[in-house]
Amino acid sequence: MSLSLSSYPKRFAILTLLSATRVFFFYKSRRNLSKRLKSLNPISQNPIPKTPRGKIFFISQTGTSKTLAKSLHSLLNLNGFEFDLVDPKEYEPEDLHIESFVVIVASTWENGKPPSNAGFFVDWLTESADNFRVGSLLLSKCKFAIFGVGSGSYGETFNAVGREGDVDEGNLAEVFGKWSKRVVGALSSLGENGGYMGNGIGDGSEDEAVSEGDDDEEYDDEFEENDDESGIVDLEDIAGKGPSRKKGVNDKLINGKSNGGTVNGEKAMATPVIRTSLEK
Ligand SMILES: Cc1cc2nc3c(=O)[nH]c(=O)nc-3n(C[C@H](O)[C@H](O)[C@H](O)COP(=O)(O)O)c2cc1C
Repeated sequence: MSLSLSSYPKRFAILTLLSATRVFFFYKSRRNLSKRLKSLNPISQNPIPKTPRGKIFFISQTGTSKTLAKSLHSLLNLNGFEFDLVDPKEYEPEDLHIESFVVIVASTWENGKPPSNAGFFVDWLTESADNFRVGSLLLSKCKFAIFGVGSGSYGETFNAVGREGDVDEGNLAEVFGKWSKRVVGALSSLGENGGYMGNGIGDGSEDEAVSEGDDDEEYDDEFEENDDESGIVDLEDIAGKGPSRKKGVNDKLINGKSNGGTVNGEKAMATPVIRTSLEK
């Protein structure tokens, strides 16, 4: 026995056999592990194949909200929902009326104001929303969800831009992760109800995971929908008449004079939009 094992060819053959067996079992265990990990994530197993594109805006000064928005972007794409990650400073708010799905991840900055990358965007929204004729129809075709990032230590201005996350609690990623899953769930149920497929506009049925302006419901259901059908102002008419970053569009007439895109030396916000609505 010892004679035969000590011969080099036989030793070599046994070692080779042992190595091959080890490689085989290692390969099998890796495959089992990856199968188990996949089964732990049922959402990503069945991605919904067809979705209209939505927009995720990040309103961020030092990158926290941007990082969260990026992770949500990956999660939504992984689950088959096509969204663009958008810096609001690169976006013309007058185009909001054509969006079907908007997610905003927004930090609050000094004195309860939004970070500078969204100054124009937020002012535009605020002024338009404050106008009783424009406000209710501004996002009438759009489902939207907002996650706010702020610090409780700022008291009254805590999360003035949007609610939900408190950096002081030390669990921002966890809170955002849970909220993100609820967004995926809301989108999935819209898809199941036929409200998300095709043109991406919900049919307004009660089955949809959307609410209609009730403050309490807004944070139960991730996607808010403005369903006001009163039709006082046609946003199709307003589009292109408001302030714009697109070349030439900002040069509007205010009180009959060209403003060069500014009012009193400052960039015009929603004033022309509101003016248009009031003149109708
Ligand atoms: C100068 C400064 C002012 C802030 N003001 C507020 C505030 O008024 N309300 C609030 O909720 N959080 C406030 N915060 C906290 C920020 O919202 C928090 O740090 C957040 O993570 C920043 O997100 P960002 O990196 O996306 O800009 C402030 C932070 C700084 C540094």
